[in-house]
Amino acid sequence: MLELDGISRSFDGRRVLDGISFTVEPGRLTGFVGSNGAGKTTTMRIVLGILAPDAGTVSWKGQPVDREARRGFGYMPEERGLYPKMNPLDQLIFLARLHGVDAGAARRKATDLLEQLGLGDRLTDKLESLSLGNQQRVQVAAALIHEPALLVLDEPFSGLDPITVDTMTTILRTSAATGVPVLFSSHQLDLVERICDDLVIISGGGVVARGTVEALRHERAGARFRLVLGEDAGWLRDVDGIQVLDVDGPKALVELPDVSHDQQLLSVALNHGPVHEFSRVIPALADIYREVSQ
Ligand SMILES: Nc1ncnc2c1ncn2[C@@H]1O[C@H](COP(=O)(O)OP(=O)(O)OP(=O)(O)O)[C@@H](O)[C@H]1O
Repeated sequence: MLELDGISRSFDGRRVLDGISFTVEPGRLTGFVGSNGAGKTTTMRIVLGILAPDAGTVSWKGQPVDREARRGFGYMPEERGLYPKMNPLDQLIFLARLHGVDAGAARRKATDLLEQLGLGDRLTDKLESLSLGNQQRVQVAAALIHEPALLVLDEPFSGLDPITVDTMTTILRTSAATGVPVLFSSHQLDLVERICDDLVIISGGGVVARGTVEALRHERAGARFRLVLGEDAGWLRDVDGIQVLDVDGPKALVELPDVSHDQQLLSVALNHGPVHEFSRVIPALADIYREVSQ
């Protein structure tokens, strides 16, 4: 497990991270979310040892992370950083060799990995001649070539079409299924909501929400209910003790003083006429994000 505890970092006297703490659990995809400039890349660079924190610790398997542990981490940086004139196969062989893999094994591993990622017919094309999505696959391959114990990816989904998003998701899930903790940043909240197991939201230098997406959504669900009746729902405005937020013909959105009042409201509505829909409104990740990032 990767653990960040009280990480702070300033640039030119301006505090960007102010006591960031969270964990990335084995076998789980952890989405890392925050607005532009919130400090996601800075946090990831600190995990990788590219930047030092001013305060706080990064631990791996319960020990402060050191050079040796970091050699086992896989990182896909935001600025990407492969050689545009080199082909994917040679780049991956080079990276595998840097990790001490012998020449024959490096070639086999690089070929296998690129084939798994659907790039079997592009092995010897220059990187710059590949589409953005295919270049991104090579970037992930570069992070995976040494079979990392931890995977950290800075916006791996940016600029990808829906099919390539699915391929990328499968790649990350396959890694996580082998027990690897996976941390990835993204601005695509619908995608994060769909694929991640755990979520960390940072804002104003700190962690403002963390946990499973389901738990966060349910924790923040208030006593708001949506009704679809058989007739105009305007009469709900005359019911004591409820706040009607919106009425649109037979549809209404109401807020109860407490969630436990739901059955009372349902029976009042049923006494009045047919009820086609009665459901509690559970906020989407985008709503939670807006709420905690203000
Ligand atoms: N080396 C640096 N020198 C000075 N300021 C820096 C440096 N690196 C990051 N910053 C500043 O720290 C803040 C956080 O940047 P960071 O790149 O970590 O944010 P981010 O959450 O990854 O943003 P984005 O979503 O836009 O990629 C920004 O204001 C940035 O300008």
